[in-house]
Amino acid sequence: MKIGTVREIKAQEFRVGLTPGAAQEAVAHGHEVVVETGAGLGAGFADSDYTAAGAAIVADAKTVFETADMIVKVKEPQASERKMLREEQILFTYLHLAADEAQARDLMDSRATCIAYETVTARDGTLPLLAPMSEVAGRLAPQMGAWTLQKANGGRGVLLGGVPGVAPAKVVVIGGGVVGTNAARVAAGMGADVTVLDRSLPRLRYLDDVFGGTFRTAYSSKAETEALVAQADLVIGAVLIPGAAAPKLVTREMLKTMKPGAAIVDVAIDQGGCVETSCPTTHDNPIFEVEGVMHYCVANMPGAVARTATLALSNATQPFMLALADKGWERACAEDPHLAAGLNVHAGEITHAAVAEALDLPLHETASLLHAAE
Ligand SMILES: NC(=O)C1=CN([C@@H]2O[C@H](COP(=O)(O)OP(=O)(O)OC[C@H]3O[C@@H](n4cnc5c(N)ncnc54)[C@H](O)[C@@H]3O)[C@@H](O)[C@H]2O)C=CC1
Ligand SMILES: CC(=O)C(=O)O
Ligand SMILES: [Mg+2]
Repeated sequence: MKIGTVREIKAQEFRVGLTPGAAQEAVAHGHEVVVETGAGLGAGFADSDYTAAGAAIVADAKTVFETADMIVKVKEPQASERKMLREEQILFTYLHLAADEAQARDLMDSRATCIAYETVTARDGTLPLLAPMSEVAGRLAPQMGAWTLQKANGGRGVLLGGVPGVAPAKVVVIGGGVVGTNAARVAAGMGADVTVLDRSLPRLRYLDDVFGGTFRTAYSSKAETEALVAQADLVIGAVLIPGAAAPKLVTREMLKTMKPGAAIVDVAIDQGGCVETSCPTTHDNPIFEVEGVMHYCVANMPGAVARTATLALSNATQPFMLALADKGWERACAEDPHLAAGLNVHAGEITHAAVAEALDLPLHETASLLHAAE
């Protein structure tokens, strides 16, 4: 198979879909790899690193899209990239379609087979291709929240850790999964007073067992959320219902009860955000104010630490990328239901139930495709 990767063109996105190490593995498996010139530079990989790994460098994205059987990327394809996708081509990347109907319709029009990192599953029900970026975004969230709270950025001028004699900031993390746990750990490590809300009792038990002395847990009811948000200096949104649009757990009415200059980092923004007033921002212009509360809603936070994030993402995607290349998508998905859970669009139809439901589009059952492929 010919595997291609391109330079990411989303604003301030410096990650790359294939590292030279992953390219080398693909070549060792007998595949060809084509890389757009400069694709790895933002993550610290030169073209010469890719040629040393056995890949070919080409002049532009158009050549990669024209020649590759599978495109491996990081972010959802932008409008200009969607026009270059072809029928029978595999696209393997983050898609986040539940909150992006325009993209979903373009991917359907392309008739390509689109496998979303964020809905590939693991045996224990976790999301192995989302987890590494959730670890990164979770650890970044208190850092970005601390910055947003600074006076010059419109924040209330509160230091997360406080100082002797002055209380630390109150941080409320909504969702205690991978993003939430990493965010809570780092915020607590910075000295903040942290509470994590989740609606899963087993998850709250786990967090209490492991981090009981480090941060508190609370059940995510409306009343508890209202009370904690009203007192918070920083709210971190970290909920997920896989494939679906995020539930709006913080309403505009709740913002009116918050302290002026309090901050929200809505990490769940790539699934539409869990705060009613959130809308996606970019690293170029990351914050805005609503009802006196500063919002940070960057949908590709790990792009800020492109090298760490690229290496972490590649560690996770590589085995799936190799399975797709070695076996073709039909056999790879037929043999691995967890990879098959990543199928979001195929031959003009939505193939993921939560995406179909979120966008109110018809669902084509994956099982029928894989059965046909056996
Ligand atoms: N903005 C960015 O750059 C990035 C965003 N993300 C996003 O962050 C979000 C969280 O991802 P993960 O932590 O990996 O997911 P996860 O599945 O590990 O955790 C989600 C948690 O939310 C909880 N939850 C669900 N409904 C809830 C409710 N009503 N109240 C409280 N908790 C609730 C679940 O029980 C679970 O513990 C996702 O939308 C993901 O796409 C992830 C990485 C980067
Ligand atoms: C998960 C995701 O959307 C990102 O890393 O950008
Ligand atoms: Mg994202």
